[in-house]
Amino acid sequence: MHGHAVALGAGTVLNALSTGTGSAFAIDAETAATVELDDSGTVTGEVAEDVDADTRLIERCVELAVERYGDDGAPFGGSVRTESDVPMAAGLKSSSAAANATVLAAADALGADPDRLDACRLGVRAARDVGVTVTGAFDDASASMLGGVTVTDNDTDEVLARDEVTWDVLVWTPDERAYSADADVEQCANVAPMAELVADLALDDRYAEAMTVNGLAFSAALGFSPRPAVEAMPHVAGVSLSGTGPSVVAVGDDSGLDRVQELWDERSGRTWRTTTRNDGARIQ
Ligand SMILES: Nc1ncnc2c1ncn2[C@@H]1O[C@H](COP(=O)(O)OP(=O)(O)OP(=O)(O)O)[C@@H](O)[C@H]1O
Ligand SMILES: O=C(O)C1=C[C@@H](O)[C@@H](O)[C@H](O)C1
Repeated sequence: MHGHAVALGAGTVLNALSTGTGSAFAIDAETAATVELDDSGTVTGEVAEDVDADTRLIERCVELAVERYGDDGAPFGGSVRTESDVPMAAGLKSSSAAANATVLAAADALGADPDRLDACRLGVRAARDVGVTVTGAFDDASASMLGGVTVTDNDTDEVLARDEVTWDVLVWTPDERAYSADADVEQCANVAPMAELVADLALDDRYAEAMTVNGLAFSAALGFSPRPAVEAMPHVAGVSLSGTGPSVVAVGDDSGLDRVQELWDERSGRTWRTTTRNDGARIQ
């Protein structure tokens, strides 16, 4: 029993670590998952780009998906392998993309085509079970699954708003990695008044301005330099630290992003162009 699916990476509008309200937008970077089910009794995971990666998230996603979408006689056990364009633990929602792709691939192996939000909430449950998230990251997971930009309540896993957006995007991804589970939640709580302002802007469809305020507040709270965002500000509509870092994402017009690319190319790491995606995850 074989299944295959892809889900999207995403950038941040509002980090949910302060207040539980978060917002993210899907980008054109994909994670693919292939699931084979058998009756071996155990699930083993593999990450194509990193043989030493922690595979508990994708293994838990298969277990939960079999429980939910399999019938009583469904085989329990198998393998899952991800292949990803989304760099791991770089702030671009690699965990959400891997979880969404895996849940859909496991459902596909069982012959099911589940409701996308139900599948998304299952991946969030898996992320909570294995401890790779602080709030569950339903903001990131919903953007990755549905496409577009979402604003969510991560305490209740409800979508507060979703919009389709067509933005050009510039991403700077330094070589370092930052795991969400290690983020300084107390420092994030200190910037809650700023997070509330960002939520108001996002719910008023002022996503780009929301991003920029978010970036200043969370760079400070999480100990990242605001300099890459500050040097981009005159040239773009919005720019922010993404997730718990270290990547920085900017949205704007072509010529402004070209100018920022020149500036960010001076930095170590990788600067790359992409676009938003409104189509979300899919079974293939
Ligand atoms: N391609 C992948 N395949 C399997 N598991 C993955 C993959 N990418 C991420 N993960 C899991 O997610 C964990 C990293 O989660 P983390 O939330 O720190 O990163 P992120 O989602 O990229 O960051 P952020 O939430 O700041 O955007 C990894 O340790 C691994 O367990
Ligand atoms: O682990 C989490 O709960 C989160 C991690 C980051 O991606 C944040 O951007 C997101 O809002 C919540």
